[in-house]
Amino acid sequence: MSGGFTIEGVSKTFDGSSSPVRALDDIRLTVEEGEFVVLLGRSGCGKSTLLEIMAGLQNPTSGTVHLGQELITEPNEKIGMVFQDPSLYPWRTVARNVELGLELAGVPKARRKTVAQEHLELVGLPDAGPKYPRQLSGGMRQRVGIARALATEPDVLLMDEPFGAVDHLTRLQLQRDLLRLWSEHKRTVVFVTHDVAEAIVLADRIVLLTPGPGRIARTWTVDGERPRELDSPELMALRDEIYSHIGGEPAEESVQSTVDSQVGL
Ligand SMILES: Nc1ncnc2c1ncn2[C@@H]1O[C@H](COP(=O)(O)OP(=O)(O)OP(=O)(O)O)[C@@H](O)[C@H]1O
Repeated sequence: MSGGFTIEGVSKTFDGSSSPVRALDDIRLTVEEGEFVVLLGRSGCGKSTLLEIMAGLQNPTSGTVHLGQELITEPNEKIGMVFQDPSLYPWRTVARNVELGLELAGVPKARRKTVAQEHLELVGLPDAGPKYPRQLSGGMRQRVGIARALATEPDVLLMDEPFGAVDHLTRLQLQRDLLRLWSEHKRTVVFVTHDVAEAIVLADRIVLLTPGPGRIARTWTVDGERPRELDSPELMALRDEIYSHIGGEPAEESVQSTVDSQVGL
């Protein structure tokens, strides 16, 4: 295994159309190997920017990211990425979409097929291989995106609002599935969401970012076995505390998802 992340003094300023945008300011964070960390915050607080810097897809204006001893400045095979839109190639079968990273890594065809099938089984889609993406539901496509990211066996999975575009019941199912995969394989996961309930259900540790410029406002360690009961007194108190730090009223969809999650879990 490659060790955890060490993020030291990471700042990022974009050239905005009228004035510079300070997306991140002096982010300092360590993520332990095997830890499940959720980056939580409202739109525009720099969550995606931070995740992309951790993935080596963007470089910081200043500061450094290390995975173990390795300085991250470009994409790395030890790091897998899952986005909100899985961006599957419509002309390739599901299996051949999952094989993509293996192809780039030069893995022979027979081995690619075996590994793709194993990973489709892992995400609960054993029969999807010969199908095309258009034949799958949004939730199934997102599972394929996860299978594709896991197929190259990265040590770390970086996930940017991966369940943001699926319906609510599917989202709850995908959360449960992700926790199962994580507990079986114990990869390091850094997961971006703006949904407080999702953060509480998933995280070992929640890192709250606030905007203007993006900074770490607070972190919380979440105790308790999974699956978690969101209506337990401890987790209700944590939810209220997080909202008090986010400031203002919870966004409509967050309230709804919290309620749904309480019902669903
Ligand atoms: N390429 C870019 N050029 C200019 N500004 C950018 C660029 N990418 C991000 N920003 C700005 O940086 C800030 C942080 O953006 P980022 O997408 O990281 O936030 P976020 O918390 O992930 O938001 P969301 O939840 O809406 O995806 C925002 O003000 C955004 O407009």
